[in-house]
Amino acid sequence: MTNTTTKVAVLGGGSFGTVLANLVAGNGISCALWMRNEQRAAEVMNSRENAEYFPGFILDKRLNITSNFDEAIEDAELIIMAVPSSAYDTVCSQLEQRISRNTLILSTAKGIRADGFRLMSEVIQEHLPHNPVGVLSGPNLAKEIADNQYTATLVASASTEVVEASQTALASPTFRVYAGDDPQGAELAGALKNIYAIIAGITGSMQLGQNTVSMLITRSLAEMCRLASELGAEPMTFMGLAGVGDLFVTCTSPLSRNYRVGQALGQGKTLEQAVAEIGQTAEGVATLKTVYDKAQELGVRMPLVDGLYRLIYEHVEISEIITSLMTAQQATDVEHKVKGI
Ligand SMILES: NC(=O)C1=CN([C@@H]2O[C@H](COP(=O)(O)OP(=O)(O)OC[C@H]3O[C@@H](n4cnc5c(N)ncnc54)[C@H](O)[C@@H]3O)[C@@H](O)[C@H]2O)C=CC1
Ligand SMILES: O=C(CO)COP(=O)(O)O
Repeated sequence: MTNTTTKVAVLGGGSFGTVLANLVAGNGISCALWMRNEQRAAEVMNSRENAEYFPGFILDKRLNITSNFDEAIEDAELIIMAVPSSAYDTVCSQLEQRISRNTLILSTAKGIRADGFRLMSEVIQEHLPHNPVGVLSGPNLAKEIADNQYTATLVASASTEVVEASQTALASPTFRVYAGDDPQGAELAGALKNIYAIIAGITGSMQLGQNTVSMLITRSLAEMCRLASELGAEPMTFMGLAGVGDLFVTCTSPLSRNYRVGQALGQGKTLEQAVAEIGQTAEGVATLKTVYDKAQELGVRMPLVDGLYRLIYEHVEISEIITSLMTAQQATDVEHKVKGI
């Protein structure tokens, strides 16, 4: 896609899809936002407001909102996937036989499919093996993007076409799009940080100090890097926007749904109550179990993941988990250090 870009389709009309589609339309590029619910799509199209997610946020008048899948993707040069990871198989299979091999795909979901530990780009490639794919990941709270807060993101892909098309479609004076070449690292970082955001929400509800928050973020980063480097990703990706950038924002902001799940857990609510209360996607809940199982399988040390797993699934007291995190045998050799940082 060049500056003569003709059309972009955004699939998924929740919080992230809505703000991304609005950015594209704001750049004067023809954009269709696909929502599966016909009545909702019509309401948003008529009112120019996605009131369920962003009451008062008026959408660009050029944005087309439709529940007609074929209409949305027709002639799109770039398709932006903005449904939760649990919906990727369904939506990708809808794209099969409907798009050309040249259509570029950008994945934005921050999850991992439990079956086979599949990253979202892998799910896309299974359904659409010939299409160039990229991933977008970074500190991107949708509400802040809607509010035009200065924001940066990373688009990582083996395809320069996908990177350039995404930059053309999304970059604006308030939204900066960096290029990366480690999609696996960017995707892993985006998915893993959600687990630590839940833990940060729990500690937030306990009103612990800034030393504690800082320790949590740093230890989280080390764990993420350990698993990712074991899986073949580049540890330095975790020093950038998709790693420490996104980890910081979701571990410190109640705008993060994963953080809010943690806050609710910290207030003594059950996981089911916490998820129901948020009412939106919190990928970290499913990712926790997927990552816990993978770490066990690979023998990767992830004490924070273990701790959250024990809290949620084995109902171990939080005080006991904190004690074990603070008093575990200290490594004195370099074996436990993360390669590359
Ligand atoms: N909201 C945010 O700030 C950010 C979200 N993300 C990621 O974006 C992905 C999407 O999340 P959000 O938009 O935030 O979630 P959301 O909960 O706000 O919206 C999800 C939307 O997807 C729709 N959906 C679910 N299953 C579907 C299906 N089978 N077919 C069509 N539509 C379906 C829902 O109806 C809903 O409108 C997640 O993986 C999230 O981690 C990434 C960066 C920022
Ligand atoms: O990924 C996000 C910000 O970068 C959004 O986080 P939540 O999914 O926890 O709201």
